[in-house]
Amino acid sequence: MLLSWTSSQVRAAEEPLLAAGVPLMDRAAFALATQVAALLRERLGRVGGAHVAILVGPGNNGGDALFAGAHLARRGAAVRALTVDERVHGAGAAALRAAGGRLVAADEGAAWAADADVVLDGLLGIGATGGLRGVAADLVERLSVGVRGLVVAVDTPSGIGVDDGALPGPVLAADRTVTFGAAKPGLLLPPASATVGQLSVVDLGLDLAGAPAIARLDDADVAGLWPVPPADAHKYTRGVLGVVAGARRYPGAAVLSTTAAVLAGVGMVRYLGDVGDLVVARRPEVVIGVGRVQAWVFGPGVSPDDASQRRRIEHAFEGVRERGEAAVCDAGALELLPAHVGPHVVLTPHAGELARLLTTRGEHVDRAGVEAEPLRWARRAHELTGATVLLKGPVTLVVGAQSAVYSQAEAPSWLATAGAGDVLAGLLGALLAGRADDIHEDPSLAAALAAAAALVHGRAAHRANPGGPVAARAVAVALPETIAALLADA
Ligand SMILES: NC(=O)C1=CN([C@@H]2O[C@H](COP(=O)(O)OP(=O)(O)OC[C@H]3O[C@@H](n4cnc5c(N)ncnc54)[C@H](OP(=O)(O)O)[C@@H]3O)[C@@H](O)[C@H]2O)[C@@H](O)CC1
Ligand SMILES: Nc1ncnc2c1ncn2[C@@H]1O[C@H](COP(=O)(O)OP(=O)(O)O)[C@@H](O)[C@H]1O
Ligand SMILES: [K+]
Repeated sequence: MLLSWTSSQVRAAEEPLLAAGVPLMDRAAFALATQVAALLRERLGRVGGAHVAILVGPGNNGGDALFAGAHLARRGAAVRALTVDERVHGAGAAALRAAGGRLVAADEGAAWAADADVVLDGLLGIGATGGLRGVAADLVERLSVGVRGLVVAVDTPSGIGVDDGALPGPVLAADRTVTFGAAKPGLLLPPASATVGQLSVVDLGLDLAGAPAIARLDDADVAGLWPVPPADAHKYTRGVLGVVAGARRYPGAAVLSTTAAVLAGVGMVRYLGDVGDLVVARRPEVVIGVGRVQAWVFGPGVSPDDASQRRRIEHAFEGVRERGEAAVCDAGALELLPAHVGPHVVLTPHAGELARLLTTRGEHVDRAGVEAEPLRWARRAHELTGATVLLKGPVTLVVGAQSAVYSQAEAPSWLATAGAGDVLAGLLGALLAGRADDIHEDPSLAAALAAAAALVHGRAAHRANPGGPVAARAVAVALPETIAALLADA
């Protein structure tokens, strides 16, 4: 699991080590230089003679970059440091000069940086207050037009909202971010997370206290959460999922959500709705009609003005309230959500649907507003409804009970295709049904399961056709192998 910690948590953890004389900056800079050297060898076959540009801000972030530049210069790289402020980390600048590197003013070095093999962005790290300003902002705007080489961000892409993932000003998008001590929330949160590239965390031996801000599950975590049937399982102990989905107008959503549930592995799927014939023709495993269930999927392909589906969902919500059955509330069912539910109900809106839901509950926000501050609005929806909220998008965020926040970024952009959300709803429903007893005991588990579903959804999209287009049905079809691979590697 990748955990992230706020800048103040990281600073508090650094303090005792710095007081004890532990050379944290040396460690950070050495690890950074090692990674950059490996990149250069990969790209050019050598470090010697490579052109390395360093963007140097006034604080310790600039210091890290300068010391790393000194290491690279000692290995024969041509290093130029572009300064944006009169203040420059003194020891770092001296080290770079001693190693044969040069310090130049930003406007003097910008063209050289645009053509360098690697650009190290050390303008700002966890000391950022607001977006980049002044000369630093001008330099980044100029380089954002295009640089030839790889951009490596030092600790964070400079100028992101380190704790909230905001983009308050220009940011040079990185190919890699080498972060120190621990990941920071802004590296995992949209919209800033889109500027991070590949993330690596350098262990500085920090003893981080308090709860981590944001978590990202990995494959092993998901394998640990998966309801693997014990040897004596039967279909009812594995969980029965009720699916209220689809309509004559949107029959596909019923097929996709039930298919995903069956292929994700559940004891039984019961379908309620008007297109049962089609569902059974496509998925003969599905049982039509009412009966006991452990969990529900409501809403794919349901319009709230469809009186019969509306009745079924409202009736089923009584079971959710009275018996604590877990539920996925998607698409059309979001408008039928009772005033307040518990975290065993997982809402799965995209940004537009979340904006609509919040608007009906008195908030003034539109789709663009949600996309600009997705964590803020997902949190607000959790507060207002009591539900676990899974907000779909390029990065999927989950906000659940007990301050749980997950950020999953496995999905390839090819997954942005009609019906992909229906597959996610069915897959998540299967997980909730399979762990219904555990959710009953601890409803906050629903958030981890929702994050697990997002990870598997993204992995299945990739497995269906690595690097190319995928249809939603293909994502569902890839689920059994995706899950087996996760379990085998665990
Ligand atoms: N502690 C340690 O030992 C370790 C720390 N480490 C490293 O230190 C980094 C944190 O260093 P830091 O605290 O010096 O802050 P940093 O990110 O360089 O920025 C502060 C400077 O930027 C300025 N500034 C602020 N906002 C601005 C803006 N919007 N636009 C323009 N300028 C702005 C601000 O100016 P001021 O506001 O004072 O005028 C101030 O001078 C951390 O990310 C990691 O890389 C690692 O080596 C591990 C060990
Ligand atoms: N740019 C993107 N990159 C990766 N995944 C995406 C992107 N855009 C959307 N997704 C994912 O694709 C799915 C789309 O779901 P949704 O919008 O509900 O589609 P539908 O309602 O047609 O089924 C979600 O799981 C979402 O997280
Ligand atoms: K930086």
